[in-house]
Amino acid sequence: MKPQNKKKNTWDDHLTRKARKDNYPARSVYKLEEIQKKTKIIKKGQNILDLGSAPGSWLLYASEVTGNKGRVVGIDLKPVTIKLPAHAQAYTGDILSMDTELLEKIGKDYNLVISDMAPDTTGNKNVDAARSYNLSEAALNIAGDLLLPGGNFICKIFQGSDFEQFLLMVKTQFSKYKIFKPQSSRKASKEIFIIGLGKK
Ligand SMILES: C[S@@+](CC[C@H](N)C(=O)[O-])C[C@H]1O[C@@H](n2cnc3c(N)ncnc32)[C@H](O)[C@@H]1O
Repeated sequence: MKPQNKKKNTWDDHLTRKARKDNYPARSVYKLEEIQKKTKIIKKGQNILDLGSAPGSWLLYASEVTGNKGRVVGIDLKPVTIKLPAHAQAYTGDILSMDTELLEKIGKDYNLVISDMAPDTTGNKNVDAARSYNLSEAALNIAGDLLLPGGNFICKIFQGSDFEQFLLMVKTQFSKYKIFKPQSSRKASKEIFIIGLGKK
């Protein structure tokens, strides 16, 4: 094994072990925690929609920050099997083709929409970035429909040729935006987080 890989794996293992110790099902929780520490975007009592929520670490973390006066709703192709507090619900569904029944269950008037959605990766950077762009665009459309005016948006995207186009769309819908690369992202990963603040 090359020394660089060994270093990367040690860091990954550390975060995976830490997640297990902290009772989260995935290390991705530390990305949202970093965003939260920097921006304080999640507030007590908020309604939050979490797109691509399985295995459930963002859902659990967000529901801890909102407390039980808030409501946190997750959607994913896969079921979330961890135990969630009563004010958090997870639904199974495809963001790219949500039916009326699912839309009725999730409701509207959200303060924050968060998306950590990721496509199945192929190893081809262009294909993976294009699939990630499709998911991010769908997340932005959902945010446009379901956020309250002034609401906020956090969205993961793999940087590719459509990245600037996505930024432009976020700028159109939100008063301000930030770009964030968490320390806890795998260094080789093309993922980056766009934060839209203040839905117009
Ligand atoms: C990185 S994981 C999310 C991890 C989650 N934030 C957590 O902390 O536990 C990405 C998720 O996006 C979901 N996903 C991908 N495409 C989707 C789609 N079209 N609709 C719903 N979920 C999707 C995948 O099933 C996967 O569970």
